[in-house]
Amino acid sequence: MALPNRVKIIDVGPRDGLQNEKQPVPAAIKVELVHRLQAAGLKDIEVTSFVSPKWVPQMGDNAEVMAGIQRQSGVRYSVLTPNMKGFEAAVLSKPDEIVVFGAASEAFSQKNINCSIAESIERFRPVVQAAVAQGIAVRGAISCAVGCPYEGEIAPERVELVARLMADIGVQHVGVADTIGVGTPSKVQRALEVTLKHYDIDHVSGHYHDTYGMALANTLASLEMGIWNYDTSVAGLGGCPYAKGATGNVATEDVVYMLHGMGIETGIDLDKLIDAGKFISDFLERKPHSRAANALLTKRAG
Ligand SMILES: CC(C)(COP(=O)([O-])OP(=O)([O-])OC[C@H]1O[C@@H](n2cnc3c(N)ncnc32)[C@H](O)[C@@H]1OP(=O)([O-])[O-])[C@@H](O)C(=O)NCCC(=O)NCCSC(=O)C[C@@](C)(O)CC(=O)[O-]
Repeated sequence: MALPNRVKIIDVGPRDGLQNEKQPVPAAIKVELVHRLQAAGLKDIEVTSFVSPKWVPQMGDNAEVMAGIQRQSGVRYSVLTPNMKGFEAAVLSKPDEIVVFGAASEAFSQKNINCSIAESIERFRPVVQAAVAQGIAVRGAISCAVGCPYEGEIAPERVELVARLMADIGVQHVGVADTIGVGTPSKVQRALEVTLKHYDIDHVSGHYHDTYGMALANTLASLEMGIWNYDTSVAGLGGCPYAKGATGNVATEDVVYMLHGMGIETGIDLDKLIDAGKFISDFLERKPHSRAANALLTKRAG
């Protein structure tokens, strides 16, 4: 299949990236990060999650962060909503899109959202209905689509089941997530193939963590299948609180560098993106987890 000539990137750094940080990150810093991402040309930003602050304290300032953003027209701001309680709180912040997040692994579903896969679908059903009724877009995430920290390798049939269940309840778009970054290109392609039985190619995205350094290879393998939507995280921020040892998503800077080098449009200004990554990395007192950003920052410094 021909490679797509443009790619849509959702930067999940403010949510997926920061949710696992031990040190509290003030709402003002999160807002500034969102502002810098939109200034860099990001049109899709996953801002925060409306989950229990007892489970994920870092996201406890969700409403404050949403309220602090000076919204730009044409930018879609998304938030995670695991249940109706989260949806009802989120809707007050007027998100453009909500994300329900399930898993292809029973054990991960229990650890992450405290219910089975079947129960999670029943929790999502009214959330999806309410969102659609209010004109809010609905995305779903299928965690552990390749491997699980508790169950090991995950069969593609498990991914297909969750994709089918999500399609049945009206989730409009799904992300195939390699939560712990164990995937290799052919395994990721198998997870995408089964998802594509239930969603068309415009409504499937890749969400790859880089724990084993495979995320760019997995992105390329997905591009070769025509997948043109990706979740990435500025400065490679992140990890999941319920996937110990997993690192962040593939760095947005690395993906943009690769895509632009291949002549694929993203609409993103790489220099401004690098500035956004440097901003949050400086706050966290570390270097960006992006090879491209560090190389270009070194070059800039002369
Ligand atoms: C899902 C729940 C809430 C279920 O948690 P639960 O304990 O089963 O919920 P419950 O309905 O039994 O309620 C228990 C308490 O939580 C409260 N509660 C209930 N719901 C909410 C809510 N929405 N917001 C705020 N509070 C809530 C509720 O009000 C009650 O409060 P209490 O009476 O004890 O004071 C919990 O398990 C949770 O918050 N888990 C955190 C999940 C999470 O954020 N994980 C990380 C994001 S997923 C991810 O990173 C993966 C992804 C998407 O990036 C893709 C990938 O890479 O895999």
